[in-house]
Amino acid sequence: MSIVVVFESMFGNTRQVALSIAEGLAPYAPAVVLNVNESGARAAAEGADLLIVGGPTHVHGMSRPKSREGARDWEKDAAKNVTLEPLAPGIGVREWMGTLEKIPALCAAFDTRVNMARIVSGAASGPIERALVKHGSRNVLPAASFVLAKDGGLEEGELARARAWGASVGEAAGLVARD
Ligand SMILES: Cc1cc2nc3c(=O)[nH]c(=O)nc-3n(C[C@H](O)[C@H](O)[C@H](O)COP(=O)(O)O)c2cc1C
Repeated sequence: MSIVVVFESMFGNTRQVALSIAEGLAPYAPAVVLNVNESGARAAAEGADLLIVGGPTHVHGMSRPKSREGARDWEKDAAKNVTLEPLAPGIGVREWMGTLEKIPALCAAFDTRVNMARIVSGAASGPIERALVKHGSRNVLPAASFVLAKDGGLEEGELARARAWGASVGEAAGLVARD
């Protein structure tokens, strides 16, 4: 099975989660991990059997051009303690999913967000999942959120949870782990 993980990330947290998800999937099948702004992301996704898409939660949902501009301003604020990713801001998963001409049969969605009740924070993964399903894909597992600590990095244990979620996606897609 061909698996592609496409992520959007302003400050690197969602990138780290994407890489950990691929690590968790590795015993089941190798996964290609691509930033949404890499030129090969669309072709790779269109050729995959399973597409996993993740992004940061902005203003309770998927990012928009304005929220990504807002993220760029966070870098100027020393109190935020963030560094912009090399490919950010660029486009986000919202716009990118709209460019897909072919959708893989299977999908899963994830996001990063602040560590608050979901009703307060919102979560990008819900709308990501809905967009993929609307395009005709079938999600194999409920969407997952990975949360940030107060210092702006991921809470301890979230990358391990991302690896475990990656393995669960592999199993839910009907794959069997190799020894
Ligand atoms: C403009 C902006 C708006 C945000 N709005 C929300 C929000 O509504 N809910 C939330 O949980 N986090 C919000 N955040 C925090 C982001 O979710 C957080 O920066 C992101 O998960 C970090 O992932 P990244 O390092 O991959 O960009 C916001 C961040 C920015 C820059």
